[in-house]
Amino acid sequence: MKQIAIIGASGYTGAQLAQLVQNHPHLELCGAYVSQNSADAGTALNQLYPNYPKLNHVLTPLTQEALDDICAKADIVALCTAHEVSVALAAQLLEAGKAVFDLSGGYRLQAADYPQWYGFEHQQPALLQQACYGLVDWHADGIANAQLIAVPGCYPTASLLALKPIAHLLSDQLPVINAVSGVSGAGRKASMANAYCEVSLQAYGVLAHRHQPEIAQYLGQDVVFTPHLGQFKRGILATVSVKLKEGVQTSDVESAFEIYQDHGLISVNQGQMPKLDEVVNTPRAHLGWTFDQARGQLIVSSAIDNLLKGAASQALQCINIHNAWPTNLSLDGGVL
Ligand SMILES: NC(=O)C1=CN([C@@H]2O[C@H](COP(=O)(O)OP(=O)(O)OC[C@H]3O[C@@H](n4cnc5c(N)ncnc54)[C@H](OP(=O)(O)O)[C@@H]3O)[C@@H](O)[C@H]2O)C=CC1
Ligand SMILES: CC(=O)N[C@@H](CCC(=O)OP(=O)(O)O)C(=O)O
Repeated sequence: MKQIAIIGASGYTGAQLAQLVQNHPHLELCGAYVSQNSADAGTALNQLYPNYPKLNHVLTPLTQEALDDICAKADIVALCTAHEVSVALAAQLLEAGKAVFDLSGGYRLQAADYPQWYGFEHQQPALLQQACYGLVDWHADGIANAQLIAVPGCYPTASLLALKPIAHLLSDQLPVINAVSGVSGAGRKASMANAYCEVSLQAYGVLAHRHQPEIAQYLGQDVVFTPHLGQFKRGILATVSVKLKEGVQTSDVESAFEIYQDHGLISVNQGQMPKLDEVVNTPRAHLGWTFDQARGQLIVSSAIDNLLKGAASQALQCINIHNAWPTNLSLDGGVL
């Protein structure tokens, strides 16, 4: 058994990951942590989340003593914390020899990008060079070998799964991504923007969202990205419009998406667009595409659960790969 500690365990991604760990044959949750002054310290996870009744772990404040305890006990640490918190914690945990899986955006971009897109100077530029981007369906070799895995953002996961197979077929027109997320994407803490009576269906972060440079960096070309907040709890639907190079045939697009044929948790359908209900509460990604060959216009729609393939189940796939276990171990049984 490998011991895993989860920091930020009371949040939506942390609790979801704790629940996945509970069902994993080779992982044991050795600690569930919150901030030093958290209102939830001392509460059991299953009191906060009665839908996970077996999670009787008590939330522990992350004091220096608790950090020392993690360093003594854990093999693996998952950071389900805000970006700047993750940047600092990852450095200390790597120093102690832990394998670190960071669900925040703290280790996904270049150091020079952080002031503009995240509003802070990155304090660990050398570690950024060592981090592997944990897009499991594309970076398995890097994930196996790195000690620091930057688990991708939810919108970038949905968008990159749609775009990477066809990257070599794109014309010089920018891909346009329109994506809608459920409100859990914003995390558990209350805010006016996420209050029940305030949420409708609205674009936000227009031409200014930090996931635009993330998608562009790992696609290898610029994109136009517009996120929307929708009036539902979970799931992301990203619909991508691209113009392909002259002469590209429907069969070229078919061949490109065959890359996922052995990936188990990814389905690709020509002419049938996915809907969120197919993937919510599952670790799956469903893609659908339609190509107008005469105009070179391709539409790809990509659906995931933001807390699973967009966060916790992709993190678990990274942990599986890193430990040389089957990528989808304990995830391929269907609805979670
Ligand atoms: N929600 C989503 O769909 C996705 C989120 N992410 C990223 O994952 C990370 C977590 O997101 P999410 O679960 O939604 O966030 P939440 O706001 O739901 O949870 C954050 C967690 O971090 C804890 N925390 C806050 N400050 C500290 C600290 N200084 N030390 C230790 N623990 C702390 C919080 O508890 P407390 O405040 O009580 O201490 C809580 O447990 C974020 O970086 C987010 O951007 C990535 C992909 C998808
Ligand atoms: C609906 C909503 O607010 N979604 C979040 C994205 C959550 C996510 O993917 O988190 P990372 O910051 O780790 O990339 C947002 O737009 O900020």
